[in-house]
Amino acid sequence: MNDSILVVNAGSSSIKFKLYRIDGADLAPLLGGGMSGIGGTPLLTVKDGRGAVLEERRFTPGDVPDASAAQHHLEDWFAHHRGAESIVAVGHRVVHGGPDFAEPVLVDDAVLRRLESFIPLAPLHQLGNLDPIRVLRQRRPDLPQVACFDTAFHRGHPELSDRFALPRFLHDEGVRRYGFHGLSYEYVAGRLRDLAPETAQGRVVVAHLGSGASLCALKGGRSQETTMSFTALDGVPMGTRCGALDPGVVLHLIEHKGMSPAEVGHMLYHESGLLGLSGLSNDVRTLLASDRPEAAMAVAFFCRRVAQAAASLAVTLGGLDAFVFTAGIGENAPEIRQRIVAELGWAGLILSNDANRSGVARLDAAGSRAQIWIIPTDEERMIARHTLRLLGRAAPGATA
Ligand SMILES: Nc1ncnc2c1ncn2[C@@H]1O[C@H](COP(=O)(O)OP(=O)(O)O)[C@@H](O)[C@H]1O
Ligand SMILES: CC(=O)OP(=O)(O)O
Ligand SMILES: [Mg+2]
Repeated sequence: MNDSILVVNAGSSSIKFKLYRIDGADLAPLLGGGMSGIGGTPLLTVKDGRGAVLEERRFTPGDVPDASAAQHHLEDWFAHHRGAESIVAVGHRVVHGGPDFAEPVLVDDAVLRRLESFIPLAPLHQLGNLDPIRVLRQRRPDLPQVACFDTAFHRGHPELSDRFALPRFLHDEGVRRYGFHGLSYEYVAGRLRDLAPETAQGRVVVAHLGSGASLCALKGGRSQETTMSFTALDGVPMGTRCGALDPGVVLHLIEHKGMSPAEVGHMLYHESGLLGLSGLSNDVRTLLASDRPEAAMAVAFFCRRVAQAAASLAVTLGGLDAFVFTAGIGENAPEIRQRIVAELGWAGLILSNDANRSGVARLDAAGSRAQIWIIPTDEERMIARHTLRLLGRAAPGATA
């Protein structure tokens, strides 16, 4: 049986996993799935490499109160099924690597303690990311575990991109623009290098539009600036997160509306964004299907802010050679792509409406001043590659 790498992408309400067989210079997906509805209506799903369902099991909420419990159930599943004994390492997505971690790292006790200190910086993600690492250290102490960070890809930023206009001591204490979705941007930058090497050397803005959303400016494939900053709240509006906000609003809510910091945090992370704007849903599909004016306004707001962010990042890059859409909305919502590119029409971007609706990768029409692409992201594969590399095994080629 071939060796395999397990990739775990854990959040507060779901754990996704993917198992890859190490196949020479290739990583072949063997199994994928996870536990959704943690703390709500938990559902364990496992599919094979072709997407056929192997397991679908519901649990009661009490059985799966948190990510640790979910990881125990996944481990139990692996223990009873073929394949688990061949796992040689586990790679984890960890959202926050703070100022220290510019690369993936093998987890030991000291690393784990350091990563725990970043929980307040990413309350929606970090705790859930670390729980499965603890469970696996307990159940399989000899298995190497690698933490791959959403922040690491942005650690080479020029200083101008990493600062807030706040007193200097705060930057030194770690209050800086870290940036997120780095595993996604790293994967997309690599794909663009494969698909269009010359373009990848140029000035590229990638829009990662999923349940969390951000944009990143790449020059020569390296991150120069990104819209999320100290936390995953900043930048463009998201499903339920507000995006950039006048800090005076936060002061107002606390000082004049008597809200506690925890209540404000809950509002900004869970009740804002598309959900807050529309009063209807955090899901772009629902908003596009609705005839309510609030839904249309939320969509228009989202597209305007994404286009504004792209323009702002083009300033950092000194121009724009290519614009790339990725993640759930970016890959699957032609209407959103069309509206964002229309907002950038003044900069000479022209979308081919046929290409936009036909599932091809290259979307710009003749005469467009910049290329336009869809590049599906694959954070899990990026994590698997990093994990192999840290194991000292032959790293599969960039296209693996
Ligand atoms: N066909 C579609 N049209 C519009 N939006 C879509 C479509 N499919 C998925 N989405 C959006 O993608 C989002 C999820 O993106 P994804 O990148 O999978 O997020 P995550 O992995 O962070 O949960 C959902 O909020 C949903 O609104
Ligand atoms: C960092 C972040 O926002 O991640 P996600 O998009 O998975 O919520
Ligand atoms: Mg995501």
